[in-house]
Amino acid sequence: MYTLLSGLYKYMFQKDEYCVLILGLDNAGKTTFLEQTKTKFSKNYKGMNLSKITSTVGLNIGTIDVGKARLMFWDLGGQDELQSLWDKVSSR
Ligand SMILES: Nc1nc2c(ncn2[C@@H]2O[C@H](COP(=O)(O)OP(=O)(O)OP(=O)(O)O)[C@@H](O)[C@H]2O)c(=O)[nH]1
Ligand SMILES: [Mg+2]
Repeated sequence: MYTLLSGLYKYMFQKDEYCVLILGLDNAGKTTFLEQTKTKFSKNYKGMNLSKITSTVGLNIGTIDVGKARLMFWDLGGQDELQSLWDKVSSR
């Protein structure tokens, strides 16, 4: 019975989670893309002023829900010195 109920609960409420890596050279527009996507798909998210976006040091993580899927975007900084991180993150 427990298995049946927990299965039903999962079916109805649990979302499939996907990780999406956004990679590209610096100034390609990755963070701008992520901000625009969050603004479009998250109801309560107002979005930051796009002109205030500065070059990413490290990474930004943004989560949006689309239907039954939850997308977790990883926006990695594209500067030369940060590209060594790409390997480490993508191998996880
Ligand atoms: N014309 C134009 N400019 C854009 C577009 N997308 C982003 N930009 C501009 O490009 C510049 C860099 O954008 P970012 O989103 O910070 O680029 P990034 O890829 O995150 O850069 P890093 O964080 O350094 O890796 C900003 O001045 C943006 O306003 C676009 O679609 N068209
Ligand atoms: Mg960025």
